[in-house]
Parts: sequence; structure tokens; C-alpha cells
Amino acid sequence: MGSKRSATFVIIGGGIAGVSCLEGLSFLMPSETIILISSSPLVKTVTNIMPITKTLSHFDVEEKSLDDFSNLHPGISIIHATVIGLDSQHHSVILTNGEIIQYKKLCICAGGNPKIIAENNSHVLGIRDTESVKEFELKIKNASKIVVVGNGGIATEIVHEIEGIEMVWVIKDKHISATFVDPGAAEFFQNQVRKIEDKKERERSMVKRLKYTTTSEGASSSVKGAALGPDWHRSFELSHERNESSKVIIEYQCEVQCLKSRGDFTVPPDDEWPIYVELTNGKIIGCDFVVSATGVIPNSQLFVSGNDNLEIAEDGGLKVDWKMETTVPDVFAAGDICTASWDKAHHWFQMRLWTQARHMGMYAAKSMVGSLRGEEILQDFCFELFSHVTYFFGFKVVLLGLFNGQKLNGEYEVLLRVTKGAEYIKLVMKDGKMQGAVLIGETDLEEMCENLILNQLDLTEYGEDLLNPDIDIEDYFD
Ligand SMILES: Cc1cc2nc3c(=O)[nH]c(=O)nc-3n(C[C@H](O)[C@H](O)[C@H](O)COP(=O)(O)OP(=O)(O)OC[C@H]3O[C@@H](n4cnc5c(N)ncnc54)[C@H](O)[C@@H]3O)c2cc1C
Ligand SMILES: NC(=O)C1=CN([C@@H]2O[C@H](COP(=O)(O)OP(=O)(O)OC[C@H]3O[C@@H](n4cnc5c(N)ncnc54)[C@H](OP(=O)(O)O)[C@@H]3O)[C@@H](O)[C@H]2O)C=CC1
Repeated sequence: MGSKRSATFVIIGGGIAGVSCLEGLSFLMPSETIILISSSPLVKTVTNIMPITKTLSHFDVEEKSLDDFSNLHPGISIIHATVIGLDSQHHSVILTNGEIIQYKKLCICAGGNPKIIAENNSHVLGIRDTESVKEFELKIKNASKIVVVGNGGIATEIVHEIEGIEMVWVIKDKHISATFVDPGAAEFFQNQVRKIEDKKERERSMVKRLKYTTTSEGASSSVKGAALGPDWHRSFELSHERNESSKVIIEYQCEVQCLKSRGDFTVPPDDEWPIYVELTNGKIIGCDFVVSATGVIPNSQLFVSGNDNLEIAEDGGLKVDWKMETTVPDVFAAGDICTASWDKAHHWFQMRLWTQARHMGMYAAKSMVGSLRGEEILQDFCFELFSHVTYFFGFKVVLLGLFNGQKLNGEYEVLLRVTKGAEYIKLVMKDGKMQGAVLIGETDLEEMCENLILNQLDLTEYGEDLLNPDIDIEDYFD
């Protein structure tokens, strides 16, 4: 039997959700005991927060060693260990070394793992944490051709960032970057895929948003670290030395049928590669390795075992209600591991993103404190409107509300203004009211759009003038 420790609040995970929860708890109830358990030797902290609008902000993300983090929070116990079980009946979690940690309120922020198209294949790589990017960095140095599978955030960034190598981008959809943008915006970006040579010039003027250290002393390769985030690729050497130019071939509307090695063919292909990817369109592509950028699976299974009441959503996340509490009392969850299972505000939905992990972590802290004190709390304003700011193909991208017409069953109109190579503005309108917006480039329209989505003002009388560049429409609505 291992030793026992206890605390009022226990947090599992040192990613952005766990750290935000810890900061919230130590601010709201500094006199209570708090333990944070992290299997990774590094935690993620948010610094230099610069609000852009009410719900959007830029921030830097820093990795800190557990010791440095501990020095910043002297009253809090930080344990470098992996949780292997939850005993919700006895309000405790069990660590690898047998130690038992008892809690009054627990917040599970254990994140997720990459969903990989083929597990245990050394030629297929998923990207999640610093360790996996280091492996990617190592492999890309000796590669001349890779296949990238998936059409979301990671694939979009890789296609833009990797230089001097041939890439085949395999996507299920008719247009690129479909997780984030519509076909029009994809067309806008597409020019950038072609004009890779212009890229360096634009990047020189880009704002850096992230500082990563790439050391992970003491980390064992089996231990998963926190997910990377904005500008993860900037700290790594991802360019290729042998070729000057990059070539991107996009295979639309297809998936990976199977992966083969040379020995699997009765008539081996002429060209020799470590792995061959057979696509559903019949093509067979040989390459050095495959990047599976195909989404995230929440790390929830471990917690379910022995806790029959802990409900899992269809996407594998721990179901949480509007207070971020799971279906088991006193067990909360936040970030990539959880699935928002409450009756959501019309203009908000969940995407597994940095900002949402941060909001959820902070809000879970508020809920845990309310629950301990027996006080009612109100849901935080950040769950009223979906908002995300990022950079794709060197452009600032702001996504607000139902930016792709989500939840609108195709019953909406679009107002569009495009200046090739400079900006792409799409407003999603229904019954004269703004429902969402995609703002690419330096549009300066985010605050106005946020206000108009939140206040649901009837804009019928403005019609298409909403996007008339000769009218300073902001003056009407700020
Ligand atoms: C390559 C990449 C780029 C991204 N870029 C962006 C971006 O530009 N913008 C954006 O908004 N989002 C981005 N994201 C998504 C964003 O990083 C995640 O949504 C967010 O970091 C999730 O935070 P989290 O705290 O929930 O989980 P994680 O960051 O995964 O943290 C989980 C923590 O739990 C610990 N842990 C796990 N299991 C256990 C256990 N059993 N015991 C103890 N500890 C455990 C882990 O070590 C880790 O510290 C990106 C993700 C990736 C992978
Ligand atoms: N700049 C940003 O904001 C960034 C955010 N991220 C976040 O990090 C996390 C991980 O990124 P990523 O892995 O790109 O995940 P995403 O969820 O962004 O995208 C996954 C993509 O893979 C597709 N896909 C899923 N399964 C398969 C399959 N078997 N074969 C082919 N395609 C498949 C999905 O299509 P479908 O949806 O149709 O299933 C989707 O296009 C996400 O939460 C993402 O939001 C990552 C990088 C940058």
C-alpha cells in the first residue's frame, strides 16, 4: 500500500487547461490546499495576454520546468507523476508509484492524444507535444517526400511551413483547410500554396506569439507532454537543405485505403520508398514517412475504468455540464479531455483549441470554488460566442460565431469582400442579423463583428454596404 496525501483541490495535467485551473483556484481560494499532478516535466503557462476584443486575445505560451513553476506558486504542491486510476467513491486518484492522493474537488485536464491512422507503424507520425515534433524534425532532415493526411490545423500549418521537400496532401474534402475555412477562403489560401517563394518575405513581418524551450530533461519517451500550440513550428528546424523549392500535390476527396511496404507488392513499384500509401482514388504514393494530422482523441479511458457513472461522449471526451462538472459529483474536467454536453449558446460550440482549454480551466476553478462553498455561480461570458484567432499561410485568421454556417442548416446568406493576396472577409447573415464571420488579413473588423453577433442587431437596412470599403461602417457599430 502506497503513501497518502490529500488536498482540497487536485488537478491532473500541466497543459493549458490544468495550469489555468490552478491559477484560478490559487487566486480565488489562496488558503486552500492545491495539488497539481503532471506526467510531463514541463508545464504550459500563458503570458503577455493582449485582449483584441471582449472574447479574443493574443497571448504567448511558455513552457516551464516543474521546479520553476513550483517557485512561482510556493504554496502549491506540484507532483511529477502519472495518474493510473480514479476511485471516485473514495475521492482519490492513484499514481504510478502507488501513492494515493485524496481530493475534495478534482479537475481532470489530461488532454488528448493524436488520432493516428495506423498505430505502431514507425513510418507514421502524429504531432502533439515537444517530443513528437523533435521526432518529426529528425525524420524530415533525411526525407525528400512525405504524405500529409488530414485537413485541419496541423496539416495546414505543415504544408505551409515545410520547405525543400515534396509533399502529397491527402484530404477528404473538396477544398483545403476545411476544419477551419470555407471553399472561398481555401481558394484565397490556395494561391499561397502555389506561391511558396513569397512566404519568407511575409513571415519576416509576422508577429511572434510563442516561446518554446525544446529541452525536456528527465522526460521518458513513453510520457506524453502537453499539446503544442500557436507557432509550435518556429522553434524547430523544419526546412530541408537539399532542395530549393517545395512542391505540394493535393489529393482531394480521398482517404488512405491502406499502407504497404515494398514486400507487400507482388510486382514491386519502380521507385523505392520506406512506405507506400494506397489511396481510395486508386493512387499509390511512395514516401519517406506519413504525417497523420487527423485530430485528437481525449485521454479519458483511464478515468472511466471502475467509475461506471463517469459518462463519455461520442467523441471520447468526458461529458461535462455547464459548470464543467462530469457526471460524477466533485469530479470536474476541462480542456481537450472534456466534451461540452450542456445546452450551448447559439453562437458557441466546442473546438479543441488553446483558447477554449484556457477558458474552461479558469471557469472550472470558479465552479469548483462555488461547489465547495455551496454558492451559485453564473456561466462565464466566454461561452456565449465562439472566437478564435490564428495564422494560416502567413495571414491572420479570425473566426467568430457560426463562421462556417454551423447549426444553420444551410439557411443563411454570405456577404463577401476579397482582395486577392490581402484580405478575405466573409459575413454569415440570417434574417438580416450577423451569425458569424471569417476575417483573414488585417481587416480591423473583429470588434464590430463580435458586437453585431452578440447583440443580434437587425442590419437589413445596411445590406451589402456592411462591407463597402468606401463607408467606414465601424463608426456605426463600435
Ligand atoms: C501541433 C499543435 C498545434 C496547435 N496549435 C494551436 C493553435 O495554434 N491554436 C490553438 O488554439 N490551439 C492549438 N492547438 C491545440 C491546443 O494546443 C490544445 O487544444 C490545448 O493545448 C489543450 O490543452 P489541455 O491542457 O487540455 O491538454 P494538454 O496540453 O494535452 O495537456 C495535458 C496534460 O496532462 C498531462 N497528463 C496526461 N495524462 C496524465 C496522467 N495520466 N497523469 C498525469 N498527467 C497527465 C500531460 O502530461 C499534459 O501536461 C495545437 C495543438 C497541436 C498538437
Ligand atoms: N492554428 C490552429 O488553431 C491550430 C489548431 N490545432 C488544433 O490541434 C488539434 C490537432 O490538430 P489536427 O490533428 O490538425 O486536428 P483537426 O481536428 O484540426 O483536423 C483533423 C482533420 O483530419 C481529418 N480526418 C480525421 N480522420 C481522418 C482519416 N481517417 N483520414 C483522413 N482524414 C481524417 C478531419 O476530417 P473530418 O473533420 O471530416 O473528420 C480533419 O480534416 C485540433 O484540436 C486542432 O484544432 C492544431 C494546429 C493549428
